[in-house]
Amino acid sequence: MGTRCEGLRDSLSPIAYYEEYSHFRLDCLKIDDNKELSMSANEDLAKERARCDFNVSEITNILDGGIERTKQRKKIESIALSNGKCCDVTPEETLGPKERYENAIRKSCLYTKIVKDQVLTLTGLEVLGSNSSVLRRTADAFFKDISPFLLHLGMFVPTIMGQGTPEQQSYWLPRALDFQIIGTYAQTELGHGTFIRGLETTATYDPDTEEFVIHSPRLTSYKWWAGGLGKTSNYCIVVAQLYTQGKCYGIHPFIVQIRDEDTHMPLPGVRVGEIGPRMGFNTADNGFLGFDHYRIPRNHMLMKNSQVLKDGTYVKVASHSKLTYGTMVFVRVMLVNEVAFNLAKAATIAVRYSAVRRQSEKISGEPEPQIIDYVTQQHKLFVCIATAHALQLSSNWLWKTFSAVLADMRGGNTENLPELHALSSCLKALSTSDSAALIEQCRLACGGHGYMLSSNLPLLYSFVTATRTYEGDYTVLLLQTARFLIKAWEQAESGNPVTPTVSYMEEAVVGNKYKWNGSAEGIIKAAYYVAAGKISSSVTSIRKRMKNGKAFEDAWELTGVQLVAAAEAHCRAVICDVYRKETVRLTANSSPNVKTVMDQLNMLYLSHWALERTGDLLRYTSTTEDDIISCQQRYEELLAAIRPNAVGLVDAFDFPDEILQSTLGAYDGRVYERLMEEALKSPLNAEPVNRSFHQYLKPLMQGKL
Ligand SMILES: CCCCCCCCCCCCCCCCCCCCC/C=C/C(=O)SCCNC(=O)CCNC(=O)[C@H](O)C(C)(C)COP(=O)(O)OP(=O)(O)OC[C@H]1O[C@@H](n2cnc3c(N)ncnc32)[C@H](O)[C@@H]1OP(=O)(O)O
Ligand SMILES: Cc1cc2nc3c(=O)[nH]c(=O)nc-3n(C[C@H](O)[C@H](O)[C@H](O)COP(=O)(O)OP(=O)(O)OC[C@H]3O[C@@H](n4cnc5c(N)ncnc54)[C@H](O)[C@@H]3O)c2cc1C
Repeated sequence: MGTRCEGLRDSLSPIAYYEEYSHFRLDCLKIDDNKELSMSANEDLAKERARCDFNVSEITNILDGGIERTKQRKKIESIALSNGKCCDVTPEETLGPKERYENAIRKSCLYTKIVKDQVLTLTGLEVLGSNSSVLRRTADAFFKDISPFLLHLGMFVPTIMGQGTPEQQSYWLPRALDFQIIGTYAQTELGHGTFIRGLETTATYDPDTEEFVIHSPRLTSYKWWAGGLGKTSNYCIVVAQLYTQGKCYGIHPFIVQIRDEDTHMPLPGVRVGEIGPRMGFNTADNGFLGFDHYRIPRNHMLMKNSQVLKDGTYVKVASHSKLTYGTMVFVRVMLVNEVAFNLAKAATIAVRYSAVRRQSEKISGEPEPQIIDYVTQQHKLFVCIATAHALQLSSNWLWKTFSAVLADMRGGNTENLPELHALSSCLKALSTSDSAALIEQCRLACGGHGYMLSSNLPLLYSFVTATRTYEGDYTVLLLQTARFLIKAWEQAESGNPVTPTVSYMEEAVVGNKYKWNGSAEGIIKAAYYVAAGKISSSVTSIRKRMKNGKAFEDAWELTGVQLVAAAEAHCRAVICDVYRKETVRLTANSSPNVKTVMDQLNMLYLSHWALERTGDLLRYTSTTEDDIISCQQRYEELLAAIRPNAVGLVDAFDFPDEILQSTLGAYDGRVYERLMEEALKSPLNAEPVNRSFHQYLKPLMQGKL
């Protein structure tokens, strides 16, 4: 058997090698009768499920948005998962970079075909609307890392929809949706990501040929980062500074073909490639792109918001100057849902593992407890479940707000755009930051095994931590929200009406201190008073600095730390408020035990954040030390109350094992068996002796090196 293992790698391609190797790996390690690898489900998990006192599917339905939506999701999932070919023969993380990418393309094409042939016939174009989150979720059964097609569906198609004229849409969308062309969104450059007015790629209109000349004048103007750009896409949205009739009109989106549709070779004047290994996203071929006086037809400028006529005349169509930023707002809204989903996965893995894992002794000589019975473990994990609920419900609410503002804008009314921008910015910032931190908390809660890639927690973290940066960095987006808050505060001070999400300012500007009461509504009100206090302090600091001679911009910059904290506090209050109201609304007709456990989770979230911000409560409200002590006591009671239902709560997220892709989190709790099964798939286990022994170790050990 040893001989078979040793010669194999040299004679087969890497993928074929792994496929072949997976059939005899157990032989190689001489665990050929599989005796130790029990197939029976873990008993502790079975007991946890038996003691759960609420109807799990009721909560699943609430999170899905109703029983019909659960049925629809399950139907789509079962179509995709029953295909079977989604599974990797060998774990994708053990492949080299090239094979990993090729495997990701293989799986993306397979999934696309399933969606086109089987799901679209079921849902029609609904697949782009309410079912897109189901498709996104189901895609995780195919990819542990990211599909190279994510940017095509996540940004290329939405930009055409949001920024193209009806004629442009009817030309490009059918081709894009049918995957006849694949695109991405190339905005960020080597030199600029945040400050998009500073982008350097130029698009200069030439009326003689009715073309734009796209050019990258220097290294820092090279596009950098776009997902799927390096190898996959043949088209992309390029965001460039528009010049016509000798004048610069700022950044605009263009559809640019970068590769031949038949040979896939980069077109003359286009320089494109992949940017190299990254912390995550390693199957998404993030790329670079430069242009050398590259010509595209005039009508490849996306012209819904502004146009360049044949003679070069620039015409502004849109009623708001920031509508070209629309795709970013859309993706920020989508990301809240995206990270809620990933956090729910991490919580499922860590809670199930914590019910299976036993460690240490609470009382000497007694059986080792399940680690979920340690109150410190409950403290780490239950807030993750609660936050996944808070973000899921906030994301639904944000989506409704987004849709309403979009409908207004279709009728020419952009009045509510600043509030939507402020909300989507801070919710994107906080949801991504919280989720990344809590996914890491889940990993740490799983001890050493959480560090295994096969747990899926490291990959979840590396994916989600990037969401804090892309589509607008955390700090930068909170500063955008702060601009809106400071203006709203000034309006409230002068007695003018303010928009709904900042209406709390009208009461707070008077200067009263809020008296704490430990009810849910009381904690939410206190959170709004903390936000108001921080906004007020920021305003005072800016004014003081200006009084001392600073220009507004300098005073703003010097107050940046306070402004970010104020925007964070505002957003936290909004999430607490929305989470509470939505919980009450959605459980109005639920069974009593579902109502109770959803309320407990909600109270846990509110108490958690009150305790995290005791300094702020003591400073900005009339909360006393005794109030904090009773809040702490309530929090600990909630941990104990939620404990028996913890596994039921994560089961309610209803992730099939294929989507979780975790040795620690599978439904049956066969943690140790799965860890060993995955270990045996490691390429290093394909041969009893690695060739480096003969090449280096043996000579070293025998003093012959
Ligand atoms: C079928 C098989 C396939 C398998 C796959 C399955 C998939 C299933 C399909 C479903 C798809 C689901 C998708 C889900 C997830 C998608 C993930 C996509 C992955 C994305 C990867 C990353 C992409 C990117 O990162 S793209 C690049 C993003 N870049 C940024 O975000 C840059 C950040 N910078 C900015 O936004 C701006 O520059 C800013 C705001 C910081 C400053 O802009 P400015 O012009 O300098 O403005 P400023 O002077 O500061 O302000 C002026 C004024 O304007 C207001 N303002 C600013 N922005 C906006 C705005 N967007 N809207 C409205 N108003 C805005 C600002 O507030 C100021 O107002 P005033 O204060 O009133 O003056
Ligand atoms: C995994 C991944 C995928 C991506 N995919 C795409 C893609 O598909 N298409 C695309 O176009 N782009 C993409 N990006 C790029 C992404 O949008 C940018 O990286 C992001 O917008 C941040 O910009 P930056 O890198 O220039 O950071 P910088 O702006 O340089 O930020 C660096 C630091 O400076 C701080 N800072 C910057 N400006 C200010 C300010 N005004 N006030 C205070 N602090 C400030 C930030 O807070 C941060 O701490 C991707 C990035 C990643 C990581």
